[in-house]
Amino acid sequence: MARYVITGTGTDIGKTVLSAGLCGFLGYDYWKPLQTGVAGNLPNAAIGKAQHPLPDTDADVITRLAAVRSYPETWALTQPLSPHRAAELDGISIDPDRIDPPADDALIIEGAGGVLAPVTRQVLFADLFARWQIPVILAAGTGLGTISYSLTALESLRARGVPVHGVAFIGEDNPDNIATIGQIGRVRVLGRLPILPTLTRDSLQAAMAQGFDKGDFA
Ligand SMILES: Nc1ncnc2c1ncn2[C@@H]1O[C@H](COP(=O)(O)OP(=O)(O)OP(=O)(O)O)[C@@H](O)[C@H]1O
Ligand SMILES: C[C@H](N)[C@H](N)CCCCCC(=O)O
Ligand SMILES: [Mg+2]
Repeated sequence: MARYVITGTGTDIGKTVLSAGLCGFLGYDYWKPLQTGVAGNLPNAAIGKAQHPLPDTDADVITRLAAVRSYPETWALTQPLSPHRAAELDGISIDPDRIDPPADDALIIEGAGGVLAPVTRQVLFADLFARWQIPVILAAGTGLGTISYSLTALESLRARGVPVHGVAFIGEDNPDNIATIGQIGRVRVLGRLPILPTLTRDSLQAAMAQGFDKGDFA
């Protein structure tokens, strides 16, 4: 059992779907400390729930795609923006010291956005990961551009002394891009999750079993 942080080369790369896959594959719990883009810290009445059905949080997606336990977000902010800005617009002051991983030794922790997304204007996610010293899995694409995105993310993490467990790829097969990132990045290639035409618990777990090896995780 272990704890892993899932970060990415950017937002929308597939961290949540990968997290759901890993939680189901390994039987781990899930935590998204900072969620933006949902009706969060404002009372639902203030939002007018009837007019604005709440969009899914990442934890909602995890529940749908993996039958695992999710811990509550430390902050759930209304605007679909970078946490530092979403917090300002909600009149919330994020205290990075309050973002403390649960004492659960079978846990997937998802960041927000990419490696250097701001938690506040002074603290980036990579700084938080450095405080935690929990091994990080980088979610990366497989297409054109992913080599630089991935090597840049790895360099940002290593410059802060963040332990890197490996890279998990999301996208269509691209053997040379994947091998090149592993070689130049001196990083473990954990596997690849293709883009699934239908995203269900079963289709996700079938893809995880095909694309990953449990032996690469504690
Ligand atoms: N392997 C996949 N197969 C099919 N759809 C996928 C896959 N991975 C991601 N998606 C879709 O791509 C979109 C972005 O994925 P996801 O929400 O996991 O990104 P993210 O990196 O977690 O984003 P955020 O930075 O907002 O947390 C979603 O609509 C998701 O359903
Ligand atoms: C709203 C989005 N889906 C994510 N939750 C947060 C993305 C943060 C991006 C920060 C940046 O511009 O790099
Ligand atoms: Mg996500």
